[in-house]
Amino acid sequence: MSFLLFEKVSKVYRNGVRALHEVSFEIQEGEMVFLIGPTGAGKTSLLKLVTLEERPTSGEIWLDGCCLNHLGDHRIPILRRNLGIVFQDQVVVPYRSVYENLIVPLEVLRLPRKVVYLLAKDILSSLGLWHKRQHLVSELSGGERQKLCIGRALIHRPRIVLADEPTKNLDSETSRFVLRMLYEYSLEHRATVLVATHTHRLARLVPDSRCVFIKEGRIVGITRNHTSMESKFPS
Ligand SMILES: Nc1ncnc2c1ncn2[C@@H]1O[C@H](COP(=O)(O)OP(=O)(O)OP(=O)(O)O)[C@@H](O)[C@H]1O
Repeated sequence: MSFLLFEKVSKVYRNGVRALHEVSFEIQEGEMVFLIGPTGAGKTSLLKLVTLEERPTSGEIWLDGCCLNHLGDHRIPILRRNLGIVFQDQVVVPYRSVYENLIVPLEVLRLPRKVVYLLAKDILSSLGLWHKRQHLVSELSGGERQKLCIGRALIHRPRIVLADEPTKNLDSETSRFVLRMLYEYSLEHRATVLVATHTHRLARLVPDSRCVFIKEGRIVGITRNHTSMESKFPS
């Protein structure tokens, strides 16, 4: 059974803009999929339908056997606990520390402090940011800040990760690092990862991932990448 399923989904905004036209595709559990298209193609609109920031005008969206169309607003916070979200307009609080920003998704889970500490240590160490845990976010470079956003999206071990241009404005080394992090998270936790991006370039680095091409709100092609992680991400 598909983990995420779009069935003839259309989205027309109040101003009349038709962002998505009868979009249909499916993603299996544990799969990494790139949604590739130019500016205005409808990528962010599609991701926002999964987070329920927006609702479809027609069609159905199913996540893990649950039809999101019928999910009441009161259940949205529960849905979001299973989502890791890396969005373009991501809010980090500049005058709070790296550690404080990182653990925000854990606050609602009311985990013991020791568990929070260990989860934070694990992820900040993987990101190479443990030594900066006490630094204010305003003291980080753009790349470090983006790594923090990735860490914050993964710290609560979500089953699905949605990333909108996660490598935007990053150099190629940091871009590879970020993609590798998402890929390894997906492998380790059997998480489903959906990455929206303008370019096919980075998608080709990730083995066994799929590319869904979108243009003017329509799916125009789906391909699979056959690459070896070792050849593309030398450690
Ligand atoms: N809240 C909104 N209200 C009205 N129109 C919107 C809204 N959000 C997006 N749109 C329009 O929907 C279309 C698709 O936009 P969307 O942001 O989904 O594209 P995108 O592929 O993510 O673009 P980019 O790569 O530039 O982020 C565009 O024409 C955009 O202007």
